[in-house]
Amino acid sequence: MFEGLNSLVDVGSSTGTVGKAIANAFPHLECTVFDLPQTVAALQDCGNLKYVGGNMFEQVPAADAVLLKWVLCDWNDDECLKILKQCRKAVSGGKEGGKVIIVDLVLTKNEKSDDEALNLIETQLLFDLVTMVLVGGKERGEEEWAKLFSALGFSRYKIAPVLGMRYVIEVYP
Ligand SMILES: C[S@@+](CC[C@H](N)C(=O)[O-])C[C@H]1O[C@@H](n2cnc3c(N)ncnc32)[C@H](O)[C@@H]1O
Repeated sequence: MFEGLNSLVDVGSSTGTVGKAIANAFPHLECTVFDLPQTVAALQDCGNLKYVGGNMFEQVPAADAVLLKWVLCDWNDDECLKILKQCRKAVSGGKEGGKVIIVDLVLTKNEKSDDEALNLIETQLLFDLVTMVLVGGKERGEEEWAKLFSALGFSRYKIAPVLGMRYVIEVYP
């Protein structure tokens, strides 16, 4: 997933636990932890890791790739379009064309009816409800993700399950 990349911005990274792990694992990668100014103000740059404060609705620092982990589920579709628009801009500068990497839940289609499948769907729907009530966001199925990407003119996406309900979606400008 990080092959061929020279730089990555972890948007909405909080204090950068994931950004730090990626920077350590890939020393050639220039990693930026990007969050609200008050979240990163006291944090010190270190080696290939730097902290940048800002508003993802207004601008995201340019890089080969942008990571959005557990961020978009907190926002409604209009807000996600604004965030993804800035992310698309941020990765569109390079020659090779970058990508946006989303780690989030993808609602499973109700195709099987065994206990395991039903438990998974029930858990996902519970997450959806909690997200809606607590932060006004939502969980999305593949069609809903695809609609957001095509509304912004992204050319294609790849989607893969990684761990339980977590998926990685790689989206290309
Ligand atoms: C649910 S947390 C995700 C944290 C991290 N990505 C993770 O996987 O643990 C969402 C993060 O988005 C940040 N955030 C909220 N609004 C933002 C904005 N307008 N610009 C940049 N970051 C923002 C919050 O400060 C918070 O750290």
